[in-house]
Amino acid sequence: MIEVRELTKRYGSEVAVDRISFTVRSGEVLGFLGPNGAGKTTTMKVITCYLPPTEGTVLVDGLDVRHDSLAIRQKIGYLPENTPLYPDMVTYDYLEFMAAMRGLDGAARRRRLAEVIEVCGLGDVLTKRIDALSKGYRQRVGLAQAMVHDPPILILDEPTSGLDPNQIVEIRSLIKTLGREKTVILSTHILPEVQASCDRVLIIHRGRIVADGTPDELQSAHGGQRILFGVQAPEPEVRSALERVDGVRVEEARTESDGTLLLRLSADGQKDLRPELFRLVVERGWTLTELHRERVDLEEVFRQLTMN
Ligand SMILES: Nc1ncnc2c1ncn2[C@@H]1O[C@H](COP(=O)(O)OP(=O)(O)OP(=O)(O)O)[C@@H](O)[C@H]1O
Repeated sequence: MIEVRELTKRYGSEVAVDRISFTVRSGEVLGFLGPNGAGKTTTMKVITCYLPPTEGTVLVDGLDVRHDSLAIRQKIGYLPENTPLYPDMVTYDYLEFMAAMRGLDGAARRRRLAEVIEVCGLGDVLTKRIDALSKGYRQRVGLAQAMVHDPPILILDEPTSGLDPNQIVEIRSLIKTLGREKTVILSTHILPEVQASCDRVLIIHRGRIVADGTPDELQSAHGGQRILFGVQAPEPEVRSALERVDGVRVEEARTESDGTLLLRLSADGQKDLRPELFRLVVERGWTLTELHRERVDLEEVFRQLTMN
């Protein structure tokens, strides 16, 4: 549905996006993740035809952003980072105006307005001025205007930024509902957002893609595991035995007041090392007091990939 090939975007001499390639399949909800200044907004602006690419190709449903801007805009609903609304307009009038701008009129316009008002939960605020709405409602109005022409693709730039925790939950569940019918690209630097809403994640850093996969795949490929291992045994003996367990590193060791040795171990990959550690304890006749495994979460994967 969307194909980005070797896209580069420069602002003067500054390279904001550097030869990135990815595709978004129809019906997919893709999370576009990256620290501030990574190039997320720039990429979205090129896909939505607000900015031309410096180099490379972007195809939307087979149409090229360089040549088919109008046709592409009809297929895309865009919610920019700072939703541009007309603050002194009443909600319904604003949505009606946006629908008219999109070429809808008569019964079709009324029907479509009723649908987006229902989906976005705007029934209670239709007669209120936009500047009197809470940020969460303004964001819903932004989503409603992005969807008014019923585009198959939605591009949402940081849709929950500045919202309170309740509003965040509401907007996320709205995005999930929309994702059942539409192809969605969602940019964010909030990790739970990606885990809550996205089928697939692209991590972008300094204008380049550093990871591409499902949240689970990224955790498996780039994460590892941590094991909390507590035994009653002499530390040198434990350390030397652990050296023979493949892939395990001792990150931290301390002895508790009751003589228990508490070790924080790390290991690459996802193979569960607990059975092996348990066998070691039995073989050596040590007393086991703790054996707990944690997967490295997406947050840590993100930090590792975007640290420098
Ligand atoms: N209009 C512009 N003129 C010059 N440089 C720009 C312009 N817009 C963005 N940049 C630069 O391009 C780089 C990428 O910015 P972009 O806004 O795409 O990142 P982002 O990932 O969306 O960041 P954020 O999460 O902060 O919105 C940054 O270094 C930014 O300063």
